Amino acid sequence: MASGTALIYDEEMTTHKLLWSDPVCDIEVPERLSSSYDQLKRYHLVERCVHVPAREASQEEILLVHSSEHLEVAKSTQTMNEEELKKVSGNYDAFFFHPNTYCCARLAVGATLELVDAVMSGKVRNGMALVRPPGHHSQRNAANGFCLFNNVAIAAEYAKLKYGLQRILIVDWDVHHGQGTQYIFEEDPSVLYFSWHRYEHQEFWPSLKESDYDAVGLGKGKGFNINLPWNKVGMGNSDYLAAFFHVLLPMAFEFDPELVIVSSGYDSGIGDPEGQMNATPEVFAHLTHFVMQLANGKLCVILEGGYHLKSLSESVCMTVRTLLGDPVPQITGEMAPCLSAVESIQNVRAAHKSYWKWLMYEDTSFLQNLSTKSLLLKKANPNPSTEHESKITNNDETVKVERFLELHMKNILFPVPPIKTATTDSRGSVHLLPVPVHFVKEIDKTEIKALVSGFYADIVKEDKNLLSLGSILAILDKILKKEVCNGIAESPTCSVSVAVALRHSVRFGFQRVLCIFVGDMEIIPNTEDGKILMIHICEKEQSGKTRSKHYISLNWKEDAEGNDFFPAVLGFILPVAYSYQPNLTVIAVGPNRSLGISGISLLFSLLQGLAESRILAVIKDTEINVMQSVAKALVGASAPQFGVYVPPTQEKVNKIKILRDQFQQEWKMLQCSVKDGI
Ligand SMILES: NCCCNCCCCCS
Ligand SMILES: [Zn+2]
Repeated sequence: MASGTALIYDEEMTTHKLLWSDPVCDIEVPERLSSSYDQLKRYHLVERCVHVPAREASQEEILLVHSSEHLEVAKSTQTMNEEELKKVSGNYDAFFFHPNTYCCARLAVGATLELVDAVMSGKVRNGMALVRPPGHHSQRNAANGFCLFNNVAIAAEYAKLKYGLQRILIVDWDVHHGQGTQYIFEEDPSVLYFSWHRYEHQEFWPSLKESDYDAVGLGKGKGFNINLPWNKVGMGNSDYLAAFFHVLLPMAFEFDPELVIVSSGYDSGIGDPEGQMNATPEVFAHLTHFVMQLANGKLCVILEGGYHLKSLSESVCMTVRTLLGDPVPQITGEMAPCLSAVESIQNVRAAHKSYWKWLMYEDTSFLQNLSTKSLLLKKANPNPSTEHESKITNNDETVKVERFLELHMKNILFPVPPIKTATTDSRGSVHLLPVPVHFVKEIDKTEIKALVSGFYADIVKEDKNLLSLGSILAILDKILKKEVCNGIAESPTCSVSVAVALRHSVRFGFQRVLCIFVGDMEIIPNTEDGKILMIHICEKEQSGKTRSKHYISLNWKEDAEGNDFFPAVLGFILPVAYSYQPNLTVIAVGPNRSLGISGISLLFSLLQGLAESRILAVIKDTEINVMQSVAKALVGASAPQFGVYVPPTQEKVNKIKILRDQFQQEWKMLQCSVKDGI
């Protein structure tokens, strides 16, 4: 399994610059690249990456997407004087030429293709290319929106041609609609294009009707173009995460791409003059973490926009450290998407209902009145204020955001723990891993006896648990002290071990511990004080215990052939977990588990985005195979195998819907549809 993260940067690409005054284009400055690279160096991230040099793309590579006329125009600008450059620039919407533009644009394409080669050849697992000019607005025959050649579109065509790929996912988290990329692939079912963008009911640039949620693709490409318009500014972390849980990720896992390319624009981040959004840099660590779980981790992140230098460079660093496998920083802000975001999410899900199996049972009865309602909403307040109170006002915003980010990043960043995974020196299963794990000495019997009789006597009845309790508490201590990021232990009686671990964690000051228990759970810990949130995944209802905000039983028996657990994880467990914001996650696999190994590894992989990736795994000692795959997921040895995607049955979709309706007022990240008659 490939490992390592490529970083591609060439300072030649800083020579393209605006030679005259133009208030529209003057934000696309060379310092965007140099300040991002400098910040990567400051965080010692450059030295941890594999350096891959850029190269100039050949003409035939550019012709994979662009017309020869377009190429000729670009080529001809190299020898122009300023007046001629200004004239030819005037033929396009928001583009400027410099004598070096053509060379820089060829480097931007070449860097992108070099990254695709490095990933597809297995030289690295993933990587990022810091390029300019950006690409996602440029079209077959036109430059547009600071873009000359469509770097990402050329990369997708190149990958199809050179590696015979048939399913490529492009995720465009830039705050502008990559209409260029949409036009290029809108009839192509082999390229799934997802873009969210500031739209404001078509008020915001490029103000196209075809940027709305109902542009789903054309001909054979229907269903493979996903537009999520933001109709208000001020969108934040919770809106972005909700869009991933309830739109992008279910599509992406069903599509099952062989390669993921991100049009990684950071003008969707706080402080950006174009986006006017509120999302903070750590959100890009979460977004990156999610797309890393696809395509066996084969991920190419290509820079697009981002015009607030401090916000841009912090967000670039959040992206690269996640690509390197570092723990994902705790997300900040209230975990509740705003009404406008939920409306857009609901609309795009409805628009795609007939193209996706996971949406087959989606309730679209709202369509009758909602469309009029959103028009009413628009008429009601023609200048819609931001849904969220905007943290930063407009004037001298750059300085304010810089100060805000200085403070914000200080309490976000943490020293990366030296070792990723701890385990006790148990049977050989964990030893076989290709990467080092940290073995902790078990707590000796006398010590554990004293501890148990002191605090856990009511839970621990027999001595046979003492040995496994010793190892669990030893690992837990390492995690609590942040000496390791996660740990894995086996136990003959998972319920006892988990109950002790949960009480121990709360005693040691973890205010919110998320516990996911798969299988039969004899002891149900007390969750009244909200310091523990228990999600119990079992085949049938546990007798006597009623559901509550902090005790949710999810009855799920995985389909024999493959993995039908995606809707439960993406549509329910993740939204609840992110709403709760735990500072420790405990995942236990007990007897009679009703999930297959692929469903379990899906849980472990996606839940690493929480609690700064702190996870304690407690696995039934007879489940050797589970132990092995969980250990791989925790050390990040390989992108997890999630098994064959099986679309959910109506019964299972309804199960999720009922749970969502029951808990979406408490756990607001579950919201993905506007309650009728709001
Ligand atoms: N009124 C014209 C505004 C044009 N704005 C272009 C923004 C391009 C962003 C590339 S990511
Ligand atoms: Zn942009």
